[in-house]
Amino acid sequence: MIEFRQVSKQYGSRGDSAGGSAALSEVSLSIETGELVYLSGPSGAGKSTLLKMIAAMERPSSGTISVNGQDIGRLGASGIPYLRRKLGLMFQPADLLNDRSVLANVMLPLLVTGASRADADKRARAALARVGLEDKAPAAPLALSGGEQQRVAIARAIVNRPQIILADEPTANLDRGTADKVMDALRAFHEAGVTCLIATHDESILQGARRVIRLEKGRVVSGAELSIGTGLAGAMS
Ligand SMILES: Nc1ncnc2c1ncn2[C@@H]1O[C@H](COP(=O)(O)OP(=O)(O)OP(=O)(O)O)[C@@H](O)[C@H]1O
Repeated sequence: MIEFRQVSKQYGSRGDSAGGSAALSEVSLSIETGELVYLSGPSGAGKSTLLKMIAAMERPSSGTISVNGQDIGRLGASGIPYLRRKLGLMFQPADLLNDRSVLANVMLPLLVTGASRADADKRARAALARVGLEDKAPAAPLALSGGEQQRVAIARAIVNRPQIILADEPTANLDRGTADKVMDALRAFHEAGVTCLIATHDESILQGARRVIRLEKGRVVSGAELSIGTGLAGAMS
């Protein structure tokens, strides 16, 4: 479960609200384990800021954020890798390392957390298979289409079997058919019990969505309340 209580974020200040406008203002919301939730709102509304705070890439200026009961505002430097191991992050569209193969990109999160090369190789190939790209393992990322690169980014985000996927504009710059494939891959993880929080401007994705949290100028204007009956029990561990 992800919970924000009265969270505000002011860039460039240390909790004092005197200077600049707030990127987020008193945001309170709960996301149940296993939910698929979209974040929408105009450019600058605070969507990326909200996602980054869940990953402790940005700290709240005030308020508290908890992930599975853990107050992440209180995490010390040693607790952050432990938090990130629960998370699959897709922050910039296709920020893949172009001097390495697709397989090497997907192996990376495993190698940095101490997996053996053989184990990382096996699990990275399995993750690529889940997004339908096992045959692209030896390719260079730049030899792939935009949608394929996004699916490699999904494989990299899920290779550690995260409990929560945070995706910022995963379909940006993709045509409709390719965007649909990327979304199908993300929905499949939701169906397997992974909590998914996806920021998007894509109205066609939002139309069919069960729960959308709308932000405007740093405030939640709708969707903060828990939707009834959407939580899937038993997140992947
Ligand atoms: N590192 C930063 N330093 C200062 N201000 C920032 C920083 N990152 C974001 N902001 C400001 O915080 C506000 C919210 O930005 P954020 O990127 O969270 O919005 P967004 O809804 O994700 O926008 P977009 O849809 O354009 O990606 C904006 O006013 C932005 O200019």
